[in-house]
Amino acid sequence: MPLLFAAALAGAALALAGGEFVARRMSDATLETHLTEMVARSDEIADEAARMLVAANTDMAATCSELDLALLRERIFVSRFIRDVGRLDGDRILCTAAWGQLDLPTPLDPPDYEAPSGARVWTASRNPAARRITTDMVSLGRTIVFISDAAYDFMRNEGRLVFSYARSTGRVFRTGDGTPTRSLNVRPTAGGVLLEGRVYPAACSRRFDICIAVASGDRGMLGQPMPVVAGVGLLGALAGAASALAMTQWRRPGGSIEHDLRRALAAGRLRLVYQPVVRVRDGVVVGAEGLIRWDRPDGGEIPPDLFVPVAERTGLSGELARYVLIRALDEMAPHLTGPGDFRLALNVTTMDLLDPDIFDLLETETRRLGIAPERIALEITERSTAEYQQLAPAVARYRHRGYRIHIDDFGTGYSSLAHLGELPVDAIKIDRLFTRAIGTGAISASIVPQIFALAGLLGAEVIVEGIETEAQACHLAVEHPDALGQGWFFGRPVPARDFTI
Ligand SMILES: Nc1nc2c(ncn2[C@@H]2O[C@@H]3COP(=O)(O)O[C@H]4[C@@H](O)[C@H](n5cnc6c(=O)[nH]c(N)nc65)O[C@@H]4COP(=O)(O)O[C@H]3[C@H]2O)c(=O)[nH]1
Repeated sequence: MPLLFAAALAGAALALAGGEFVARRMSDATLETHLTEMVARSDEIADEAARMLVAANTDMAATCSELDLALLRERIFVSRFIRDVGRLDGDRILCTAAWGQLDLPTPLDPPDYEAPSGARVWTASRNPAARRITTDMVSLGRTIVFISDAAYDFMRNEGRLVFSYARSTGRVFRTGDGTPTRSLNVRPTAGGVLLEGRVYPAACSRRFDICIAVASGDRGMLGQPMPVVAGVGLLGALAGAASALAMTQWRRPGGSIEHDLRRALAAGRLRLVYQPVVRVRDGVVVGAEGLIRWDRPDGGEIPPDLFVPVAERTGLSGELARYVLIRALDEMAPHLTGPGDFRLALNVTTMDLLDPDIFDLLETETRRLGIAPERIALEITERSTAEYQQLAPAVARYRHRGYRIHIDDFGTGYSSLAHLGELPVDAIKIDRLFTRAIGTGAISASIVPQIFALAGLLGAEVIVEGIETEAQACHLAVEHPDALGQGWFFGRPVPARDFTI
């Protein structure tokens, strides 16, 4: 209890001190420039959405026909901020470029905001066609666009509150820290806008009904209205107490996923499974991807999507990567040293790739086992390539030694195309989001062939992920005979002992 109390006090003090520091950080002049820059960025996003809506509304192809979907795919392929575009029948989504024709028209919730132009806006909503993705959506007429969540990174990395709102209604659209905005409204006042008793300097777009406001430093945190100071202090106290609780929990055996993961790694309880990678035209197995598995004592599995991010957050990523490297190379050595050029792909995080110890370990292990570096591929997600300047030297070092670098989940990030040329890679893996759309639209004119064309220019192979049906496999075999593929249709991930070539 005393620990909790002390942590809460320390948290409150830290939050207030931090608030004071951040609040005083910027002078009015820099603040104004900064606001103008943020408005310009928000304009770019709105502009791209508006242009895409207007252009897509004038497409002549029948709604959701093959040609229509193909044209929509071309549009998202060249856009910076739009992740997907779809067709509506009233309040229901019929099809989208990424998902093709939906099995059932998907209803939309009532919009958060309707612009005078007739555009309707949904902020930070679950994408109705792919609920794991959070997105802003804007519709006009029969078209709806889905904005990449990463487009708003500029509001997030501020260290102080930034939010956007509609000039006409004062309705808050989005906050940089993810605070729910449903009931937030601002009122114009001298020096900016008033939100919950506090004045925020703001700047508005000249073209769209959008303004951006940001917490300024002019009055300092302790000069703010009492409820705000008390709120920040209370939040800090809660955060302090929560951290103390979390630390207690962490120390309690079996108390946290991080603790359990650490123990499972130390005890060698994680295992690997291998999914075949095949040449699509004849189904010949050319390699495998190693995927980590963590079994629960009750027989279930903890999905890697859950514990890999925990490993990354808690500094266990390197340990996990070392574990995977040692075990996977050892288990697959018979295939990797045999005739032919069977290859093994392993997932690594950006941190792992930048860690020289991982490089050294890979060198030691491949030498020990007699595996040629060309047989090993490291896969990094497309999203991480946004840090390409930092990654480039490490990627070059691996490739120079002969190891292969693959870009995973291609199509789900947002920096992709611009940076690909600057980060040479050996293969691009098309995310299964796009594979699902294969055969549902006019694929000959869609995004998939364009990725192939781009890969051809860059001299990279293409691996298509998530092939589940014969139709998808046949389509690829005909259209892209050199493609490599991976998916349940060709084979589920299995332990090394059950893996056959
Ligand atoms: N619906 C569908 N899914 C298919 C199909 N074929 C394969 N999959 C699944 O798709 C995922 C492909 O791996 P990923 O994109 O690298 O995505 C991986 C990867 O990002 C991460 N991960 C897995 N193993 C490791 C690892 O050893 N280290 C690191 N850092 N991350 C890993 O966790 C993610 C999820 O892994 P898994 O759950 O094993 O999920 C795997 C695989 O089981 C298909 O036809 N249909």
